[in-house]
Amino acid sequence: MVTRDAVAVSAPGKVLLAGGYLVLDRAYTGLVFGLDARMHVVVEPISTTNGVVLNEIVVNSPQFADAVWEYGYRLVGRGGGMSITQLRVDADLSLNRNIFIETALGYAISYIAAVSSPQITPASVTILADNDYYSASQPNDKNAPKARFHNFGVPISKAPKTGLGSSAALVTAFTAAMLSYYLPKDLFDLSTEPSKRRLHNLTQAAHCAAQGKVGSGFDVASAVYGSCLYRRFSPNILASSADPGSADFATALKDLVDETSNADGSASTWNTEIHRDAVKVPKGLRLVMCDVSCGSQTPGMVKKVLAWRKQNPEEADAIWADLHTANESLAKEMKAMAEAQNFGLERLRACFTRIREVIRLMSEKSGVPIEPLAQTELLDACEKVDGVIGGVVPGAGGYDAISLLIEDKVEVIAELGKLLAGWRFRGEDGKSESGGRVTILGVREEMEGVRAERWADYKSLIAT
Ligand SMILES: Nc1ncnc2c1ncn2[C@@H]1O[C@H](COP(=O)(O)OP(=O)(O)O)[C@@H](O)[C@H]1O
Ligand SMILES: C[C@@](O)(CCOP(=O)(O)OP(=O)(O)O)CC(=O)O
Repeated sequence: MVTRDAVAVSAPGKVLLAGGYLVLDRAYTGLVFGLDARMHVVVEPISTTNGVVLNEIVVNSPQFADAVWEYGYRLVGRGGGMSITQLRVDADLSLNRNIFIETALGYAISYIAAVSSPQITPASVTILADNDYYSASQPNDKNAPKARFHNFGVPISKAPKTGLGSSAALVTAFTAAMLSYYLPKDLFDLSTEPSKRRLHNLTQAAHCAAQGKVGSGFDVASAVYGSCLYRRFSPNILASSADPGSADFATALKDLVDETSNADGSASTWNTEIHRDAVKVPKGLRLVMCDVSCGSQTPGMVKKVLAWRKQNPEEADAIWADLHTANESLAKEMKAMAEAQNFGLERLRACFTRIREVIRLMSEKSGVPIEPLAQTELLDACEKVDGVIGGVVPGAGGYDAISLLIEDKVEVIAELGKLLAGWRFRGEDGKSESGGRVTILGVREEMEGVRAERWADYKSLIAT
């Protein structure tokens, strides 16, 4: 049997600092930063007893309870690719599915089989998530040493997320690890741009299928490419949605990912734009993320905002145009400052002020709490702290996190810590009892996207 070398890959989390909602429309861009909270995926061969070959891929996320998923796979005819079946440990137990892993696996091995027909040998996959993806990730005892990968001891669904894009980083690192493990280097090499592009296309397709919706894809884009100014792909690229194993699935997937022509002669060229050079952080500054453990989440914000925009096109277009100008000014100002090494912080401050003004107008007009009053109070208080340049509600906004651009000094973090230690966040009903605490996450911007890691660095962390 073919023997393969173990591989390890990591991909960063994200924050959409500017461009929430707008980035759903190709006419606008999003300013997205990768974050240094990464998802790590390690793939190793399963040692089988002599002669016994199990067609099995076992995925394990050892920081969580009940987080082992075993899959059988088989190649199906008619271009269907690899059909995968989750194996039950016990026929009476209900399946504990992980849709993101299941979908990423089906897409990755179907694509692998379509491009090179290698033998898909049994493998063991381990997922390790940097602690900041989940709230309350540190041991209660402040003096206790922090584990590199904290053991949460609960199922993933019970670990509150901090919103750093765990699924996009996971699907990206998982897909990259699978392609690196099974494909020869001349067909897939993570350090090259053509391979990154194929990884991006395949991951967007798998992530959208797992989510059951086509979002803007900024999270997958930053997991692959790192911080960038992002213009989305046309959503119709992912319009057809077949399942792995169904007729022609793998043939169509290969055409989609490799951008070769389809059976009907049409080519599916991805029109995603990734401008890495447009994003820079001036020396001496950094991003900070604060997690609002509020509990309340306003569902359907995207739907509501888009419905309002559809009904009020003129008013919305004016707001979208103003916000776009403000967002692009922030990106330009940061880049200009980074390149000139010039610290005209007032201009940067003005960019944040303008973005927030237009977001509040968008909130008021659409009736959707994108920057709700409780976040306005929090951001205003943070912006008064010496060394804080400005802040925003990132992504879709709401009662979630806030992002701040600050001077990269311990004193500034300490002052923010003091402010937030006593802060009681008011919940959606305006009462502090329904709100929660605000904590500074230990993450900052990360320019680099997906990357190959040294397997040896994880070896001792993985139980065999
Ligand atoms: N450490 C992990 N191990 C395995 N699966 C994970 C892990 N973290 C996240 N996931 C998968 O991603 C899903 C969360 O995705 P989603 O709700 O889109 O949140 P996010 O906004 O963080 O991406 C989980 O239900 C699980 O399927
Ligand atoms: C509204 C959006 O433009 C941005 C949402 O950004 P968030 O960072 O809030 O997203 P989630 O991680 O999915 O919760 C939707 C999109 O671009 O897909």
